[in-house]
Order: sequence, then structure tokens, then C-alpha cells
Amino acid sequence: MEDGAEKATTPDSSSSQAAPPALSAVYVNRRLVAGNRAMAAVHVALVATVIGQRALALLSAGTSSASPASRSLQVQHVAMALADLTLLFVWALSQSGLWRPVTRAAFPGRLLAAVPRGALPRVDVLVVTADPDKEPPLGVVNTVVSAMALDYPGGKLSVYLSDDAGSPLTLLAARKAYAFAARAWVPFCRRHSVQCPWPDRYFAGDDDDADGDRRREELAEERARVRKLYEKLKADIEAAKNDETISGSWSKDKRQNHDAYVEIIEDGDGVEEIPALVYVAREKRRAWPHHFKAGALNALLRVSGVVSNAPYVLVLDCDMACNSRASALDAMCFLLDRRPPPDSLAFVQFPQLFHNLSHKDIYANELRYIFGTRWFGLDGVRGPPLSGSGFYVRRDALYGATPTADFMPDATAVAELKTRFGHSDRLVASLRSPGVPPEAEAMMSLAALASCAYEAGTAWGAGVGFMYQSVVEDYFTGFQRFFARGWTSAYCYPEPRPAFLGSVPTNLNDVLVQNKRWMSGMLAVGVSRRHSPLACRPLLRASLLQAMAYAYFGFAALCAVPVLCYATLPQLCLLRGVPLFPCPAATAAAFASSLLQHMAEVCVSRRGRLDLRTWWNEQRFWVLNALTAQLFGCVSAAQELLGARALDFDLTSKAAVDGSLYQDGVFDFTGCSALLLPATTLSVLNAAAIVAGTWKMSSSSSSSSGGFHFAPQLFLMCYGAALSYPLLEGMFLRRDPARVPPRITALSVALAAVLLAAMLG
Ligand SMILES: O=c1ccn([C@@H]2O[C@H](COP(=O)(O)OP(=O)(O)O[C@H]3O[C@H](CO)[C@@H](O)[C@H](O)[C@H]3O)[C@@H](O)[C@H]2O)c(=O)[nH]1
Ligand SMILES: [Mn+2]
Repeated sequence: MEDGAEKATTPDSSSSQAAPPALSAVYVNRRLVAGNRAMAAVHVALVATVIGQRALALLSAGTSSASPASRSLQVQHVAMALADLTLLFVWALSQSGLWRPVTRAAFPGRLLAAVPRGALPRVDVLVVTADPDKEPPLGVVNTVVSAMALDYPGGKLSVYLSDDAGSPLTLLAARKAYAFAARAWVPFCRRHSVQCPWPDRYFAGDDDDADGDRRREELAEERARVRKLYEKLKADIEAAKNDETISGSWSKDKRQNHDAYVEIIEDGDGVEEIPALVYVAREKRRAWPHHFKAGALNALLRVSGVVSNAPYVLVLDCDMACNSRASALDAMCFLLDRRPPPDSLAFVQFPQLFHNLSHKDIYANELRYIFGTRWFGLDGVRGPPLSGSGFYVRRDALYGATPTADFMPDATAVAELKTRFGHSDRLVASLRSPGVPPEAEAMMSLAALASCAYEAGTAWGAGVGFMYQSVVEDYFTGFQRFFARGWTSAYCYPEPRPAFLGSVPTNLNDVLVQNKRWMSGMLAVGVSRRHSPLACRPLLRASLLQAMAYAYFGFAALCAVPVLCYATLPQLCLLRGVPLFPCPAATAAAFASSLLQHMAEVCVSRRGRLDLRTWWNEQRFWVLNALTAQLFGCVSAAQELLGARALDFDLTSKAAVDGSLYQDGVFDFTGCSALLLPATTLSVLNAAAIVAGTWKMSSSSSSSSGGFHFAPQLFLMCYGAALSYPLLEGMFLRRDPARVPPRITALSVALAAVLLAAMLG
């Protein structure tokens, strides 16, 4: 932002006055830093020993004889060594996220003391939705309404809703929701300093009011009145859903094929100080690539740029809502804090936390690894990656500015700006005066900004806005648009009340489909010659650790290969009576160190509590994910790389399904497809190999010391069997409808039999 007036404090070294108090603080956890690094060093030493021993074994096998048996053993050793090295590589990259964990604090009281509310900068909230079946409109409008009720001056806040389906039902729900928010919900939240601005959650019991007893009676009365209005809103949306003239008028085809439509939603009464709500359905045509969520966000950026043009933007998925009213002021504490120039903070990321997590989180939906550990670690480097939802970002940074250069060099001619930003005079005019909304007459023809053709030949999706090349637009935009261009970020983790809460998928297939999208999308970036974080010089120059962190995500899918090796080679070798681990002691130590490191990480996330359940759930899901989402992710990314098929954004389904099995910690295999097949097949194979292998070993009754050499192998297989127990149970022991679909079971058994025969043969 060029105009310093929007800042709480402008750095001014020449002034002799005492510096104003900082609006935020950062604390380094030194003990954790030391502990993390020590553990990493031990682990590297142990794994190096294992790989070294294998290399020695390989050399001696190579010199001893050239029989076919020793040939094949050599091949297995090479494969295991490559597997170990791949895993070590990915693990090493992941250590960047443990290097320097920090925590931060925001001081909104100081902010308000320094900047009168009326002088706070504008904020535009961008909410995206895509499908009224998978994303029920009631949930979407709860997100919208919760954002409207943020603790921020109403005149400075605008909410934009992108509806990719262009559904009349969503539009109607948005209009009704606006009326509810303007007349009842927002004033109610303000008057009673309600903590939870998310109506559905508030009325479900999250209603601790900050006022205490003082106005309890008054509150109870008003609460009942507002609740009635909310019930009415729910009923109206439900009725519209069942109304053929509204829902029936919009076929599935229309969702993919409709004009652009923009509506600034108003309420006849002209309510003051209520945030504006703008509904945007961008044009969709089958022949035009729409670039999924990134495309939707870019359309919203343009429309909002012409309507309110806030210098800061909050992005929210429709399956996530504000759970606290404090996030806007908290974020401003960082964004407006005095910092020496160049001011490089581009965005403040809040964690994605979830309201429907089970305490038996069998699908590791919590993403603790990311939001509970790695993001703190990266916050101490140059800031956490952009994470899709729940972040406040500078508009100019999205438009292509850098910390040292405006996105619009002084001499830039209008014509040149138009080649980058498109032909809209209004949009181009808005670039020149950040923060100032244009005249009312300029609001016309907003729909043109949301048309398919608008972006043709412009820099949208490449040099401007959210980036298109990847279905994991947050990951890609994060490092290409921000970190590689000198920007930094901050991780804001308010406690005890989370700023935002999202919802997680509650059946295994949805979880795996979602993970497969992430894995294939990030791998496609990781291995791309032009876009890989490891080929991105500015990023490498700015921070090797950060480049490593992005590379970790870019290569995480490769873990599928080593896991595939560990799920077949020990089995094969046991059946053939060949010991696979030359140095059992070192192997055991390395394995134990990996388990302990993970345990320590979970323990730190849980504030020192030894949470073995989470540890086990994550261990299990890690292997399952490797053999499903990561494996297929590799295949999809390869297909994309070869130009055979473009990656798709499969929407995660929300609400609709019944999540009770997940809540009880029981795997829900409903709808599982071929995606699950490698995992089920290999768990059958593993179980069979344990039985056949031990039987063979005991019947051949060879030397008694031989058992020691097979111990690591057998242990690994038994560990795998324990991890895969829910799959085996789902195939062979369960009879309920949510068991593994019988055709998947049958196919797995058949494939496992073929593999087993080949191994024995
Ligand atoms: O064509 C599309 C596809 C998706 N969306 C919206 O994008 C959001 C995220 O989609 P969702 O199905 O919920 O995907 P998730 O896997 O839950 O999303 C995670 O992964 C995405 C990247 O793949 C990130 O953008 C998200 O923030 C992150 O929560 C939702 O609001 C969708 O409505 C669109 O607007 N248009
Ligand atoms: Mn989601």
C-alpha cells in the first residue's frame, strides 16, 4: 500500500518520539528448536547406517557369486536402498517445517488505541461455492452471515459470494440471508458482543456471551427473537429447495453453461453500517476452461475491485465459517504493524480447524501435521504457506506487486495495464486509487468482468491473481506469487477460540479423493521443469528452508514408491527364505527413531500430552494414503505431464453424508472404488505372506540363529498387518453396508493370490 495513511504506524526513523507499541509479537520456542534439531541429527545418523550396511551387503553379494539367486537378491537390495533414499529425501525436506517453530500474539487493543475504527482499511471477504447439492446453500449462507458479523466497521467490510453453479436457489438463499443479517443477526452480535458469529453454531449452543450477567434478560429475549428469524430463514431455504419453480428450473447442464450474473444485494430499508453483500455467478461455458476455485476467486477479485476495492481480502471456502468475530482486527495487528521498509508481509494465515472432527480421527482429518506443527515451524522461517481458506491478503500483492515495487510502474500506460488486467476501464481506474471505491455509475456492467472471455489474452491466472496451472491453487499461488517474489506471511493461531472452523469429509472415499487431488496437483508442480520449487531460483535464494518445505509438498506423493517396496519386498524375501535387512539392530533403531520422532511431534502438538491414539491414527493413515491417494496421485500427475489428461478438481462433498461411523471411529468404506484397491490387495498379500512365510520357516527348521535375521522383516510385516487391520476387517469380518464393497474385496483377493503365486514360484 503506497498511502501510509492506512497504516497504524509508518516507520519513521527520523522522528525523535518514542516508538508506538508494537501491535504484534513473535516468540521463538528455543527448547523445541533444539529438541527438533537433535532428533533430526540422530535420525539421519541411524538411517545413514542402515543404507551404508545395505551398500556393504550389496558389494559383498556382488563379489561372492553370480548365481541367479544372488542376482535377484542384489536387485532387491538396490530397490530397498532406493526406497530408503527416497523416503530419506522426502523426510529431510519435511524437517524444514520443524526448524524454527514460533508463536505469535496480536494486540487488537493497541491497534484500536492507535487507529480509530473509522480509519481502519477496508476488507473484502471472498466466499466461493460451486455446487448446491454438494454444498447446501444453508451452509453457504452461514459462512456469508458469519463474515458479515465480524467485529469490524460495517462500512469497511464487504462480502462477495461466488456461485459457480449460478444456482437460483443459492441466489435466493443469499438474498434472504442478507435480510436476516442486516435486520437481526449483525446488530444482535454487535449489541451483545456475541463471540460466535456463525448462526447455526450459536443456536446449537455455542452461545457464551461476553457481556456476562449484566444484560442477561435482555439478551435472552432478543436471542429468542433472532432465533425465530433464523428458523424462518432455514425454513424458507428448505421450501425453496423443494420448490420446483426455483430448483427445478436449473438443470445440471445449466450449472456448466450459463451467463454471468452479478447482484448487489440490498434490503429495502437501507440499513446503515451493515456490510454489503454481492452475489457473483461468473459465466460458464463448456468450451472455456474455468480454472476451478482460482478462476472463481479471480472473478471475485475483479468485481470487488470495481465495487469496494478494499486493500485487504479475506478468502473463505463455503465449508468454513467465522467462529469468532475477532479475526479481522487480529489480522490487522500484523498487516498494519510498523515494520522497517520494505514491508514484506503479504498475508496472515489462520489455521484450518474443523468443527466435525471426531476424537477418534481415523482419517487423520485434523491435518495436525500441517496446522498443528509445520506451519508454526515455517512461520519462523518466512511464514506459513497460503492454505486455501482463512487468510487475509493484500490486494496489491495478488495483483503482482512486490515488497519493493508497485504492480503498476509509474510510467505504465493504460494500454499496457489493459493487456495485463483486461479491457475494463473501471478495473484499470481502480488500480490507480487503491482503497477508493469508484462512483456509483461505475458499477454498471459488472457482469462483463465475470465473463469467460474477459481473461483471454490477459495476465489473469499467471502474472495477476490466483494462479491457474495447478488444481492446488493455494500451494502454487503461495510460493510463486508471494514467497518467490519476496513476500512473507504470518501464522495467527488465536486460542482458545478458533477464528474459523471448517468441515471435514467423513467417509474414506471422500478423504482419499481429496488427498488424491492434493497429491497429484502438488506433484505436478514439484516435478515440473518450469514451476518446481527446487527450480525456483528466487525462492531458493530467499530461503533454502522454505524452498525445501514447498518441495516437500511437491514430492510427498513419491512416498508411494518406497511404501510399495516395503509392502512387497520383505514379503517376497520371507517367502523365499532370504533375509532382507543386513543389520537388524541398526534397522530397528532407525525404525524406532522414526516412530519416536512422530510421537514427540504429536506430543508437542498436544501440549505435552502423550496422545497415542492420534499417533496411531496418523501412522495408519500415512501408509493407507501412500498406497491409495499418493499412488494414484503419481499416476494422474504422470498422465498430466504426458499431456494425456488434465487434472480435475473433484469437489469434496459436504454435509449430505451421515458421519456417524466416522464419529465412532469406524471406517466407512461406502462408495470406495478402485482407489482403495492397491491398499486392500497389499494388505491381503501381507497377511497371507506372514502365514505362509512363518509356516515355511518353521517347517524347514533351519539354523536357530536364522530367525534373528528375519526379525526386522517379520516385524515390519506384522506392523503392516496391525496398520491394515481395519481393511482386513472391512473385507472379511464386517457385514454392514459400509464394509469394503464386495467387488473390491473379491478383486483384492484375486490379485493378491496372483502376486503370492508369483512370489512363491
Ligand atoms: O470449480 C470450483 C471448485 C471448487 N470451488 C470452491 O472451492 C472451495 C474448496 O473446495 P472443496 O471441495 O471444499 O475442496 P477441499 O479439498 O476441501 O479444499 C482444500 O483444498 C483446496 C485446494 O485443492 C483449497 O483451495 C481449499 O482451501 C482447501 O480447503 C469450495 O468452497 C468450493 O466451492 C469453486 O468455487 N469452484
Ligand atoms: Mn473443503
